[in-house]
Amino acid sequence: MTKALNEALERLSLTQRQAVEWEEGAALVLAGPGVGKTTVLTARIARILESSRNRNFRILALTFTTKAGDEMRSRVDELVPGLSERTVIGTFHAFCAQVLRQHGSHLGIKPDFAVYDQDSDREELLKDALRAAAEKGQSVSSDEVRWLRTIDRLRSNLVSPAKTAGHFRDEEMGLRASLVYSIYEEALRARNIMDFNGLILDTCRLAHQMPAVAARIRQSYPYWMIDEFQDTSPAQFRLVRFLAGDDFRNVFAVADDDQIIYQWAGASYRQIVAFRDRFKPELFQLVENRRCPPAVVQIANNLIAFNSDRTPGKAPLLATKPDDGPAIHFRTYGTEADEATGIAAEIAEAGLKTWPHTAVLGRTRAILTPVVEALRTAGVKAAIVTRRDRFISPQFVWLQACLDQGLRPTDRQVFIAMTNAANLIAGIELDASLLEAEAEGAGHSLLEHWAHAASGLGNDIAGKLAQFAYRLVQTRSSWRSLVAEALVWLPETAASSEGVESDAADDKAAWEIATRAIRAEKGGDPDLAELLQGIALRPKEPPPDPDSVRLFTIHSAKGLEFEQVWVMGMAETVLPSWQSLQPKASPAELEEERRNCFVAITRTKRTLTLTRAEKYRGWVKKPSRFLEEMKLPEEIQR
Ligand SMILES: Nc1ncnc2c1ncn2[C@@H]1O[C@H](COP(=O)(O)OP(=O)(O)OP(=O)(O)O)[C@@H](O)[C@H]1O
Repeated sequence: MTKALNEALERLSLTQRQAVEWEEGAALVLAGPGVGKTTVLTARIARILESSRNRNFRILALTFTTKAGDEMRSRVDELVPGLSERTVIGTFHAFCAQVLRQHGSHLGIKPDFAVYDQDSDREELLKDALRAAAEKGQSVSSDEVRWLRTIDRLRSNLVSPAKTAGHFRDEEMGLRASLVYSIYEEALRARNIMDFNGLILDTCRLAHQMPAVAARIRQSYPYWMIDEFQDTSPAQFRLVRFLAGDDFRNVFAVADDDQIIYQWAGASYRQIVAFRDRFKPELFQLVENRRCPPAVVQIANNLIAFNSDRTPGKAPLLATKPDDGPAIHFRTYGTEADEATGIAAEIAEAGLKTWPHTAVLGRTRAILTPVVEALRTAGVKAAIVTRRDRFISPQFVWLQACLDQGLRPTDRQVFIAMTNAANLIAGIELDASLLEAEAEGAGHSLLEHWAHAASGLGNDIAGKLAQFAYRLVQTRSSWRSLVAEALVWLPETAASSEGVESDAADDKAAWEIATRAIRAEKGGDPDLAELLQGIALRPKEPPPDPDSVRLFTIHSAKGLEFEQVWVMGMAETVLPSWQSLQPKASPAELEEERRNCFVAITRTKRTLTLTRAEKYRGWVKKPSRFLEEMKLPEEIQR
């Protein structure tokens, strides 16, 4: 056994150890924040890998976010270096993409499918398909693109076009929705495109229609782990059930029903109940909180006890850290502007060394914006951490689109995106529709024709872009060296225009992080289709500045921990939100707000500062009811 794994196992509590050593059969680790769920999951993966060195099965670990998956893989790598290649750790979507690459041909899916991650692209695709259907005499029009949201909802509930009509009270509407839905599915299939819902839906179809594929998956991956089970959607849980078939039980899930903050996306504690009904798991309850000071554990327990939508019999958290002096502070300010400058002044005063370990959490991004500005004014490096789902510099939008075009030469949407990005980079004005018409006449592929047009402009940068495109068209297999070269010269094309440089540099860092992770996920070099699918499925954020204070919405802080945590906006209609307090809101909405607050305060390792303003946007706001429910110790109230 490696020294690192041995030490990690030694550190575990008795219950943690029992969970890590759990061998066969279903298990559910039900536990609150900071009790070591991630620690248990990674130690269990490492332990199984270590004890099966001479075997060749792989472990499947499904996570809610790519970040959580990457983090888990790097922790496993530290515990058992070199063995993490025998794992598939990633999101449900990434796993489904892999299954569909390998087995999707049974459903007519080609392995080099593209993943459309932008709504605007999907809308264009549907509009195009509707127009084409109308030309062929079907009674539809491109306005019916408005059905896309409904279609998304149907797809996320695994409803097929054939079953769609039955989901509508109005028969006429049901038939319309079903028709547009079929056109959308045909367009996706004809162009070899997947959307996010489709990845789950088609893998479910595959498991259902081809039981042998599901059996093969069970054989290749005899151990399944699911992180943050409480956040899985009903469709994801159905996928697990389909893949498991009648007899497979080796599913190890970790969950916390008090941290469900995606109720609106279908997450529910009932899913945990359904898991228990279906898999009859051994239950491990972890209660010893290893992260937060005792005072924070106490107020977190007080707060969450007000929720009723919880697994019955759930034990409260137990503090294990020593009481190290005052851990909770509370501040009241006059207005939100005072709140922002007040927070900034205290963080500035605490000094440079504390900044990388300090996080400011707010219910929404809007409430964080004045704080990030105030911090910068106070001379503190600060940034709001956001998930970026697309590249923002034309350079990397172009690179992604150009490679996509190389793979799928007839994709019009990609061609338009590629042409427009190149126009921005080189300051040229090529017209995608015109080029498209010309290409057809000349018998060229779109990319080839674009390269021809761009190279004839006498523009150096356009010439370089065209050179890349030509070489890609001529020898697609050279894409690796082409990309390696482009990562050097492409960001330089941003250098002249002010402000763009940092976007391209950020995107370059994001590209490199994504490609490293895709390689680790695969355990080897991806082919072009795998690279592009992986890029579409991943966030495109540069790494955080190590010297800066980070600001998060509560949702994006989930799973993280910081020495100093500030939770701002502790006022009625801010946290809890205005929507949750409306007379027509269901009690479940207020419970979700309470869980948001619970997640926020339990990120704390050392000190927690709760703040509120008396007025927001000129309106007097009462203190958040959650302050009262937390039962803050007397001396803290100010
Ligand atoms: N047995 C242990 N002894 C000491 N520290 C531990 C132990 N188990 C976990 N920890 C530490 O406690 C903290 C919380 O652990 P971890 O992140 O695994 O919790 P979690 O249950 O996944 O939390 P959350 O649900 O809030 O994301 C981490 O800093 C981890 O290193």
